[in-house]
Amino acid sequence: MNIDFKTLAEKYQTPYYVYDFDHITKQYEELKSSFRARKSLIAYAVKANSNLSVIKHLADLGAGADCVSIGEVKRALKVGIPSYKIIFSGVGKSDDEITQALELDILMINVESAAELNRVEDIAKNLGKIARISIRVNPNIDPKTHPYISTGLHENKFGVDIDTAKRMYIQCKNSEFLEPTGIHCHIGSQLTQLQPIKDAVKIVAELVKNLKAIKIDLSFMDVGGGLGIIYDNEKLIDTYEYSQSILDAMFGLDVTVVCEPGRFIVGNSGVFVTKVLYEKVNGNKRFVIVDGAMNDLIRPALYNAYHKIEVLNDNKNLSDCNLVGPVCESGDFFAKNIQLPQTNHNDLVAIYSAGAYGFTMASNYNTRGRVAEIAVLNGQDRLIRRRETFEDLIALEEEFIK
Ligand SMILES: Cc1ncc(COP(=O)(O)O)c(C=O)c1O
Ligand SMILES: N[C@@H](CCCC[NH3+])C(=O)O
Repeated sequence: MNIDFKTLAEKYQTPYYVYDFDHITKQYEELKSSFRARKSLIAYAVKANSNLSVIKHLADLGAGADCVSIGEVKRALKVGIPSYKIIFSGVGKSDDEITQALELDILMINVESAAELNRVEDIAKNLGKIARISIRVNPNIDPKTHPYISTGLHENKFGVDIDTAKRMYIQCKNSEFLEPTGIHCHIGSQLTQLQPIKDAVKIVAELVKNLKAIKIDLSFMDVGGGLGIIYDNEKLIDTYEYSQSILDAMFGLDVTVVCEPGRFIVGNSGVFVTKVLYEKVNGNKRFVIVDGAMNDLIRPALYNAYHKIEVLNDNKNLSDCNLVGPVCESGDFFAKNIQLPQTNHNDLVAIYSAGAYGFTMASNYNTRGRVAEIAVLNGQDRLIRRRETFEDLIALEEEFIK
C-alpha cells in the first residue's frame, strides 16, 4: 500500500479511515477468477464496509450484494447493483423489510427460521407475489474462529438445522407464493482453516442432492463469506484451494455458486489513522493517548482483536504501553502492553487491517462525530464521507420545551 498518511492528515485532519481501492479490486478479481470454471456470483457482504463509494466500486466490477437490513439493500440498489444480484439475510427481518424486499424484487430472501418462512409466505400472498427463497442451513460445524464471530454451530442463533430446512423446502414447493431458489450456509468470520468450510459445503451439497431427488431443484448454492485476512501473521486459506473444494463438493449439481465475502474484499485495504495527543505514566504504566477511540474502531475493545499498529516517527526507543483513546471507558484501547516508540504531540499512528467492520461499527458515543473516510484509487485521494460535525450529531433531536 503506497499511501502518504501525513499528506492525507494535513488535507483531511485526523482521525480518518483510508481505503486502497486498487487493493479492493485485486481481492475481488482474485476470488472471482478462482471460480471461473463455473457460473458464480460474488455477493459482497455490505456490512463489512457500506460506504456508497466502496459498494459502487464493487458494483462496477460486477459484484452483487449480501445484505442484512433493508437499508443495506437500498444502499446496494442506489449504487447500481441490479436487484437480481442482491440477497437479503438475517435472523430478524421485520414485516416491513420483507414487504420491501418483495417489492424490490431482489434475487432471494435468505430465510433463517420456520416462523420467518410463514411470515414471508403470508406477506407474499397479500402482495400477490412469489417470493424466491433460500434457506440458511446451520450445519453445526465449529469454524475455529473467535466465538463472537462463529455462526455455524447450533448454539449460534443463525439458520436452521438440516431436518427443519428440508421441511421448509417442502413447504416452499407446496406453496403458490414461495419458490425454492437457493440454499445458504455461513459458518463464521475470519476463517483461516479450510476444513470446516469443506465440511459445511459437503453437508449443504448433500441436502441439495436429497432435495433434487424429491423434485426440488435449486438454482443457487451460497457458501457464505468468512475468508480471513492478515491482521498479524495468520496463514490464510488459499483462494484457489477454497474455490476448488467448493466446486468439488458441487460436482454434478447444476447450480450457480454464490459467495459472500466481506472482510476478504475490504479488510486489508483499510487503515485507521489517528494522532498522538499526550503521553503519561500512571505509577509505572505508560499510556499513549490518541485522538481516535473505541467509538471509531471497536474491534480491540469488543473482541480483544489484534491490529498491527505503527507510530509514524523515527524514534527507535521502544517501551511497553497501552494505546488508548479519549472515550470515558477503561475498555477504550487499541492495544495493551505493546512496544511503541516514545511519541510527540501530533505524531501519526496507523492502525492496519481496518477496512472491514471498522467504520461500519463506529458510533457517536461520548458525542464524538464519526471520522472522515477517504478512498485512494490510482494514486488519487478522494473524500468519500466527510467528518461528522456537532450539528450532524444533534440534527435529529428536538428540545423538550416544558
Ligand atoms: C450471512 C453472512 N454472509 C457474509 C458475511 C461476511 O462475513 P465475512 O466478512 O467474514 O466475509 C457474514 C458475516 O459474518 C454473514 O453473516
Ligand atoms: N464484526 C465482526 C465480524 C462480524 C461478521 C458478521 N457476522 C468483526 O469485526 O470481526
